[in-house]
Amino acid sequence: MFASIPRSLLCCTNAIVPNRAVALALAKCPMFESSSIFCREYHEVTGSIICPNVVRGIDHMRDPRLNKGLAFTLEERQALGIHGLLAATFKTQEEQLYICRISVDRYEENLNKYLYLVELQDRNEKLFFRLLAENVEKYLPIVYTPTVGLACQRFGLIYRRPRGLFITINDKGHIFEILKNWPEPDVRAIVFTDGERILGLGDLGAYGMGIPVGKLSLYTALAGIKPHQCLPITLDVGTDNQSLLEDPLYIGLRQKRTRGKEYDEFMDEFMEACVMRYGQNTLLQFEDFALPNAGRLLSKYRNKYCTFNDDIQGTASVAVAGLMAAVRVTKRKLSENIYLFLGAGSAAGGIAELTVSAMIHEGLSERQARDRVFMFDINGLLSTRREGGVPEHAKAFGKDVEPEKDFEQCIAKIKPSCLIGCSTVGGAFTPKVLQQMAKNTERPIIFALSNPTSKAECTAQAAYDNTEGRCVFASGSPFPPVKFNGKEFLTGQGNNAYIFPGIALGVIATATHHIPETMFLTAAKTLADYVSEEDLALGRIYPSLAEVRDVSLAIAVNVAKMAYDEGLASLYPEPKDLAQHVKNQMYNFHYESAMPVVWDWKPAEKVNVRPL
Ligand SMILES: NC(=O)C1=CN([C@@H]2O[C@H](COP(=O)(O)OP(=O)(O)OC[C@H]3O[C@@H](n4cnc5c(N)ncnc54)[C@H](OP(=O)(O)O)[C@@H]3O)[C@@H](O)[C@H]2O)C=CC1
Ligand SMILES: CC(=O)C(=O)O
Ligand SMILES: [Mg+2]
Repeated sequence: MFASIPRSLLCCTNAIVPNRAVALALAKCPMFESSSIFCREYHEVTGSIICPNVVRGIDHMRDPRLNKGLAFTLEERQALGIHGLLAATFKTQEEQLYICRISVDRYEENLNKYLYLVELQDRNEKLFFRLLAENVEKYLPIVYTPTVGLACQRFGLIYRRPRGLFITINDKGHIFEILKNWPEPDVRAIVFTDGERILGLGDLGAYGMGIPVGKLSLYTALAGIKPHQCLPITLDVGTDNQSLLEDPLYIGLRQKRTRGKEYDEFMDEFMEACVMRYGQNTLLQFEDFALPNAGRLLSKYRNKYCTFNDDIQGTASVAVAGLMAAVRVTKRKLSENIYLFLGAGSAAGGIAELTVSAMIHEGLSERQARDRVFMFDINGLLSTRREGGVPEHAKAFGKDVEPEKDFEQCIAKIKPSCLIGCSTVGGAFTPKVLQQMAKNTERPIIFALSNPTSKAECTAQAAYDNTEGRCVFASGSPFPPVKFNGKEFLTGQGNNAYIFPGIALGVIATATHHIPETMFLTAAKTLADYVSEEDLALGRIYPSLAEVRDVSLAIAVNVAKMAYDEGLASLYPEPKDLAQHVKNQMYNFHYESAMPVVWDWKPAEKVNVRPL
């Protein structure tokens, strides 16, 4: 019935419509979503849709979705009954952004900057997201790695206004009821963690909540997914971190982690409850689960739910994109590299598998591709001859070679051309390791992907200094520009933030019900195509973060195409112009009028909305 509903109408609090039938239909239409206002009535006399719970007075200003601060016009102030509650000045959103930038800059400590931004999000959502979206390079390191890691470590101290849901093991049997307590009915994406492997910082239990909150703020800032469609969740099953159990500030369950059958039942119930509450297409993103659960749960749920594990698949995609772009510098195809991973966990496993797929695309057999990938974990090279053998999760990359426990020796023996760090061990790429990489090949690829910065296997500067400036470098957390031989280089951030927002937008926009591995290869190719000659000349194999929103949109459109090509989308009929359709779904960072809107209603030709 409604092919196109004007944006102004979607966002207004009152709307003038032609008749009751239209009003009722609109009230049920999920596209007609005004901030936190859901319940609507048609007013016969005025012909308007009245939102009985329209927030007026001071409560309108206290709602971060609706608040505009000094940007409320005089008319709005009068209509909303907030005249006099604000200083006399009127400011534009641009003027407010300027003040925000100055305010953040005044703080010297990054944690204080983080707190300012959290407070801004709680006060004025549009201002927060526009600030972040328009200044990604500047604020990504605050709301995301590395500062978010520090925020998680201090979560007990900085915990003020809760955001998201905490579901504990004690809620087993009642998870659906807890989900019902979340006030938003139209959730499309849930990012959740059980806090056991927060970045490279280990088990932070309920303090890990900073991660799903941070990831979801990137859903909106980098891909325009509407904030009310995003739900961060911490699954609190206890913690095995003794210092947290003894921390008087700790906010989670003060007990050891539940494992085994009870944990699995809890996870099963959680996944089912999400779908029961929000629908089969709800995107469920696993984040920062520890190795014993990450891969196992992905295999268990990937064909049953619309789900992915960002640490495995998102990371794989961004790393493979980097490898694809690096081909233009090294002049070696992916299938011509020898890969050595430091760390053989979730991230390493994911990257290795997707790299194998990419090498198969280049013409290698699976065996030939796997033979080019070596891994080294805490017990040394993954050799089938080593004591204890190769761990089950990395069996596919075990090699029938002499065991080797010395990493530097290993590099000299295997002579990798590409070294990928996913070990959580800061500084593990020592000068000797890097120098050996420079001996192995003319243009060695060095990825120090562990987060946060303190866990990076080496700094960007160390990589350049120890390879005579010949390396192709990327890191999970950002590094300042490198100075080498009087020239300045900007190295790229090999972080899944380039991938997961775009994948999520494409999936949500098409109501895709499953996310196949090939989508991550598509995303990788899309990202690699965005890397310009200028980027490469500057030293980076990723586009600048200033472009990440364009990248997310391009990934979303390609993912959406793939969803239709492979029969994974459940939004029908397929939109004629997919790119425009995806754009239409995106959040508007700019303020919109709170005044009633008169809608010039025309009957539509087609139904094009998700059924309730
Ligand atoms: N840049 C990005 O976008 C992303 C970065 N990451 C980062 O990658 C890191 C790893 O994450 P993830 O794979 O999920 O973690 P896992 O815990 O799954 O894997 C860590 C791996 O490192 C190994 N390891 C630990 N200590 C050593 C050591 N001293 N020497 C060699 N290997 C060691 C572990 O071996 P063992 O199991 O035997 O202890 C394990 O194989 C984290 O720091 C995370 O922040 C993760 C996702 C995305
Ligand atoms: C980036 C990310 O997902 C991680 O470090 O875990
Ligand atoms: Mg992660």
